[in-house]
Amino acid sequence: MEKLAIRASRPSVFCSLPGLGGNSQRRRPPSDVFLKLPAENRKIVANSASFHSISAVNVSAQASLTADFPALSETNLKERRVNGKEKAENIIWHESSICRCDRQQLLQQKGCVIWITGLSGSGKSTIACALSKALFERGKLTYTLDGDNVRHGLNRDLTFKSEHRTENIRRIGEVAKLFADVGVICIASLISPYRRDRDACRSLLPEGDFVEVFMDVPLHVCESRDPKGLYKLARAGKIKGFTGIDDPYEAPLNCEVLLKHTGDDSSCLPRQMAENIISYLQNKGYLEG
Ligand SMILES: Nc1ncnc2c1ncn2[C@@H]1O[C@H](COP(=O)(O)OS(=O)(=O)O)[C@@H](OP(=O)(O)O)[C@H]1O
Ligand SMILES: Nc1ncnc2c1ncn2[C@@H]1O[C@H](COP(=O)(O)OP(=O)(O)O)[C@@H](O)[C@H]1O
Repeated sequence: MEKLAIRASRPSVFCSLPGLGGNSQRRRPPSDVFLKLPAENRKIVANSASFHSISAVNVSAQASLTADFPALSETNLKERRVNGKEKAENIIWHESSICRCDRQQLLQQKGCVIWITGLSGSGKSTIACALSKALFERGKLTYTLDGDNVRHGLNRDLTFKSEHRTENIRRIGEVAKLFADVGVICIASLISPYRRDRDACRSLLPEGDFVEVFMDVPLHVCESRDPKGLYKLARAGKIKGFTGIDDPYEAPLNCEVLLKHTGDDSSCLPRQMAENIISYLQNKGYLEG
């Protein structure tokens, strides 16, 4: 058994080819793929012009190899895919010596996710800001993941078609979960128009740690606010697939906090709405260690 080092064009590739012999996965510097192969198979792989097609990056050009490597058969590859993409194997969870409860004790609060959903212009970012400020003043640590902002970085490869929105929400849900694990009160404010996607994020967290806040503001109110002029563009047909205009928004059925637009200025003040969320957190014990 020998090791083959082959340069791959993509960074951080961890190669895993079950059936090719032993533990074929090694952590290596980016752009190197290391394989342990039985000597008799080495030639086939080394001669393959599209080697990294079998290196967990791109499986489309590997058909000719499947005869030699049954582990790469179509059925097997299907089993190794998640959401149509190939899934890494042989990854093992490492426990940390400091646990979530230690961090929560340190911070004197409990990690959770405040998920603010609603139409564009419903006031998600405003309430997220008011909430983080009010909690900060009480000595509580928050971090806000705003849909618009995350789309400038982590999610800059995503558009607004439905499968991209789903991926946007999934990634933000996973990041929010990490923040909650740190012990931080993570405020995620994004339209997140599909119930199924929000429920999927809820299911990532322990019971109670996902607090869904619905900005229940009628479309005509959001449209009259239109701070970015996007509704106007959508009505003019210049933006396609705009939520509430020609793309769906599915309101929550059972959210933890409902912030309903009543038209009454005093109860609809962002600061007052933030206090409603804080009361909820206080009652549930999230503001103590
Ligand atoms: N087609 C379309 N539909 C809805 N919104 C659009 C669209 N194109 C751009 N924008 C702007 O992007 C912001 C929404 O991003 P999100 O990440 O929150 O959306 S989603 O959760 O993936 O649906 C949203 O920000 P907010 O107004 O703060 O909600 C818009 O400013
Ligand atoms: N509670 C509120 N009452 C009145 N206007 C509000 C309220 N919350 C937000 N706004 C205004 O509505 C507009 C959209 O708010 P924003 O927080 O950007 O919404 P979203 O993040 O949902 O798009 C802004 O001009 C903001 O000042």
